Amino acid sequence: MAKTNQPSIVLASASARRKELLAGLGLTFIVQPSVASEVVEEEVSPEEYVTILAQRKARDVAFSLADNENESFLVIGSDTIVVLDDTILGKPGHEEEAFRMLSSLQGRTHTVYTGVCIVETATGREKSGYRATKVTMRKLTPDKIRRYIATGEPMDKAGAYGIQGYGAMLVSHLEGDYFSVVGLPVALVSDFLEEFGVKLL
Ligand SMILES: Cc1cn([C@H]2C[C@H](O)[C@@H](COP(=O)(O)OP(=O)(O)OP(=O)(O)O)O2)c(=O)[nH]c1=O
Repeated sequence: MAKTNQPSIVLASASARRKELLAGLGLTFIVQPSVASEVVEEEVSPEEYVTILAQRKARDVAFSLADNENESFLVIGSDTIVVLDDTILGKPGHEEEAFRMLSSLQGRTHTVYTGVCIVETATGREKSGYRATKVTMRKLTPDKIRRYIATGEPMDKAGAYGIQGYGAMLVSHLEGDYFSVVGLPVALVSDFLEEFGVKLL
């Protein structure tokens, strides 16, 4: 249900999953994907990596809204990566890369990091944070991996899988926030929104 007397909420994302998860909080919001670069040049930790990109996406869209002097927006940016050992896996560029990613993930435990940043355009105030979730993947044969890739599901997803889809069949165990793996740590976002004065419950 839409709430009244609240700042306009903007989701700075092209991800259908993030849109669905945010809509689950009963909020009315606008979607305006960020066009900011997703390249991080510096050597940073996974926590810093997702926080930097979430901030970049939220700030990029906040900047584009800055002309609306009479209206304040709360802009939400987010970024998800999969980390196996010390390697960051983003979205696969092609099917062979998806195959390599899934071959390295199968039978092992990796960590999914999702960063979130909310920028309030009227004040420039920001809140950022991240969630880390451990996911254990079942052992998969090369044939099974090929058949999973043939579903088309892996190509726009970090680590080349989607836990919310066919990928659910690849996962044996999860420790942490499921929603963060899908792309948005909903509870953390709700905490931040409440700190900005948005009434959710
Ligand atoms: C691990 C995992 C990732 N993902 C998705 C979430 C993100 O959409 C994507 C990681 O890419 P991101 O760069 O975080 O996001 P995006 O490019 O899809 O959208 P935007 O930058 O506009 O917000 O991987 C799943 O949907 N399920 C999963 O299980």
